[in-house]
Amino acid sequence: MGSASPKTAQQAQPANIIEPFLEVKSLSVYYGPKPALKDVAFAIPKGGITALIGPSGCGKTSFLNSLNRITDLIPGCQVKGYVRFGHSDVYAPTTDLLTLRRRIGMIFQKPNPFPLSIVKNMELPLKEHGITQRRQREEKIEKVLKEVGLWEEVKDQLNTPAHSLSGGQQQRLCIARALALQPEILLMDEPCSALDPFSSQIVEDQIVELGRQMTILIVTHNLAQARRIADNIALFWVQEGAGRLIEMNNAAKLFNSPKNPITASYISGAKG
Ligand SMILES: Nc1ncnc2c1ncn2[C@@H]1O[C@H](COP(=O)(O)OP(=O)(O)OP(=O)(O)O)[C@@H](O)[C@H]1O
Repeated sequence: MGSASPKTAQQAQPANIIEPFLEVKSLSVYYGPKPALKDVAFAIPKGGITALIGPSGCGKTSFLNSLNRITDLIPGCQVKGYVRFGHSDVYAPTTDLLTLRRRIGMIFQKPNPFPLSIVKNMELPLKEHGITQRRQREEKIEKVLKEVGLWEEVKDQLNTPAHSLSGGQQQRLCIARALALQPEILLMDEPCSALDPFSSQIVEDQIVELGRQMTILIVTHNLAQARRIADNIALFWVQEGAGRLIEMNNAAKLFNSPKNPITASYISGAKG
């Protein structure tokens, strides 16, 4: 598929990063013997939004899941390579997974609130991470629900089931739940694709706002959305039977002057 050599992925990181906040080297993800993703080199600075794009099956979700070791939970899945964020070596044997997943939070395609009340959805992770004082939890819950623009909508119904909220409200609750743990990176796997256009726009605006304060990696199939929100873009593609990172650059540069012919075809809609 395509003419570019997989070796192009080795140069696929944005230029001018002196001290990457998140750095990935020689990353491969296997399901059984089959590689889903091979030899990914990737680096981003702290802050801003990086969109992961590419056709179905090119390894975007596998890449995202490998960053906070959600891949450990998938039977038969094996990750090889190096992932560092901040000063932490993600795959070091000493890595504490609860702490890792607090620092690298995750939002999934389908909103996944617990089958509990709105307030319990917020309280549970805070309790699990050691915030024992009720007053402290209440303050934190109000603060993050305000941050996602949900406080005014739910403050009088905090004890009602989270599943009674609309899809967009549920997704904002899940974002608030992740934010309550003060993650340094937020991984988002198509967070708007299961929402109606109105809710999708609200969540997208929220993501843009968050991208001003923290580091976000977002998988999106929506190129228009990637154009609107991303600072950096990483294009994945299947080559020689495995997903590869084909090109990565500042969003404007990637869209306006793609270096790889596959990128040019993909963003023009001719391929993928
Ligand atoms: N749990 C699994 N077991 C076996 N193979 C898997 C598993 N998860 C993903 N794969 C395979 O790995 C490859 C990459 O899948 P992945 O979901 O990472 O791609 P993707 O780019 O995110 O796709 P999509 O855009 O459709 O979500 C695919 O060939 C897929 O079938």
